[in-house]
Amino acid sequence: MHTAQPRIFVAGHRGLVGSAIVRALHAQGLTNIVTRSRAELELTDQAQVRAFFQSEHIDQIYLAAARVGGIHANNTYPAEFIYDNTMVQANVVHEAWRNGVHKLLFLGSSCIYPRLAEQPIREEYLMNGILEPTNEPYAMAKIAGIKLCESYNRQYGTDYRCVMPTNLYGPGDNYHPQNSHVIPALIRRFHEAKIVGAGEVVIWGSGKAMREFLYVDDMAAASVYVMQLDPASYHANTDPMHSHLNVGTGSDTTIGELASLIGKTVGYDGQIVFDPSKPDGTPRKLLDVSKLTSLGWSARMPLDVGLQHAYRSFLDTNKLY
Ligand SMILES: NC(=O)C1=CN([C@@H]2O[C@H](COP(=O)(O)OP(=O)(O)OC[C@H]3O[C@@H](n4cnc5c(N)ncnc54)[C@H](OP(=O)(O)O)[C@@H]3O)[C@@H](O)[C@H]2O)C=CC1
Ligand SMILES: C[C@H]1O[C@H](OP(=O)(O)OP(=O)(O)OC[C@H]2O[C@@H](n3cnc4c(=O)[nH]c(N)nc43)[C@H](O)[C@@H]2O)[C@@H](O)[C@@H](O)C1=O
Repeated sequence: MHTAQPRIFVAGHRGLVGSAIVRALHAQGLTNIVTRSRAELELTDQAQVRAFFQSEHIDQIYLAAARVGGIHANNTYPAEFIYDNTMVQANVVHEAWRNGVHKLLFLGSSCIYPRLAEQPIREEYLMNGILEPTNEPYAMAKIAGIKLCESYNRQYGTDYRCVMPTNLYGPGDNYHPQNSHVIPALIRRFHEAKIVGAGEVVIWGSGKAMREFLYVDDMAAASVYVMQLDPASYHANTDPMHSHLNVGTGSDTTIGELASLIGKTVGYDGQIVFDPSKPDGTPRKLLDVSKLTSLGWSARMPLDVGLQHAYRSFLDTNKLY
């Protein structure tokens, strides 16, 4: 029964974050959830998005649909990353407003911040320096997404909220050998090396870059928490021109340390070597999560335990055991 439950559209429900958000909503007993695969609803197509919102009464939207990928994918397909993400967010935000959807949660990314921002990075550091070249187009789209939400809130009185996730991982990740993020890429590479008995595993870059990693079910919990905050609490802790909230663990690690931890998790005992011909990207992007902490939410999953869950999920999904 869906009596008195808000009708919730989870855009991108088959992805890493979208699928975790559906799990988190179900765990709360919220079952009045609307989903559409990309084949059913192409979000870059304004006419399809308009028809969807005109035919479906929606109360809340989690916008977890986007063109997403790691450093190589961002660096290789910049036009797709800026076009797809700009179109998806513009269509969903505009048609949500046109059809009276009052609440929306937009997922941005930690890569919106300047390449050499002071660490840890506070929300107000947005746009006070040049961006990381390897993912600038994607970052520009995400910054526009924040400004879309803020502008509709200021002009039309909507309650569109923005969260900026750090690097994410966990069940439902993308394991593409080239286009994925570092954790799924290395889980797959270490696993395959273990199976064939390879003597070494190559890690991209110097291994000195630092990253913060948040388990996706923590990200989903944070997304639901922020969406369900009463407006006074959310808007009291953000200002109309910096209305986004960082979401992370507050701690980071070098890629070299991460590689060793993934090798140990997978049970690989060969050599780890680094390929400095591959880009490191941003040297470091540790988020300051004090605003969200003060609002009552903190991450729970430790990286070592989260990696064990992620590896198990990889084995289950790929039926590799
Ligand atoms: N993963 C990470 O480390 C991080 C992710 N984020 C953000 O979190 C959000 C979710 O990312 P994540 O779950 O990792 O991404 P995924 O690639 O795992 O999932 C994205 C989902 O969006 C759908 N989608 C993409 N483009 C379209 C489109 N044009 N029309 C309809 N559906 C579309 C995909 O459908 P299909 O599978 O059919 O293509 C997929 O289900 C994104 O906004 C991303 O920018 C932010 C920081 C870090
Ligand atoms: C998540 C967030 O941030 C993303 O940028 P990123 O953090 O640089 O993404 P990444 O996970 O691909 O790389 C992290 C680090 O890891 C190193 N690295 C080593 N070996 C592999 C490897 O085999 N694959 C990958 N992908 N990286 C590797 C890699 O060289 C880099 O130093 C954006 O694309 C964007 O998606 C965004 O929103």
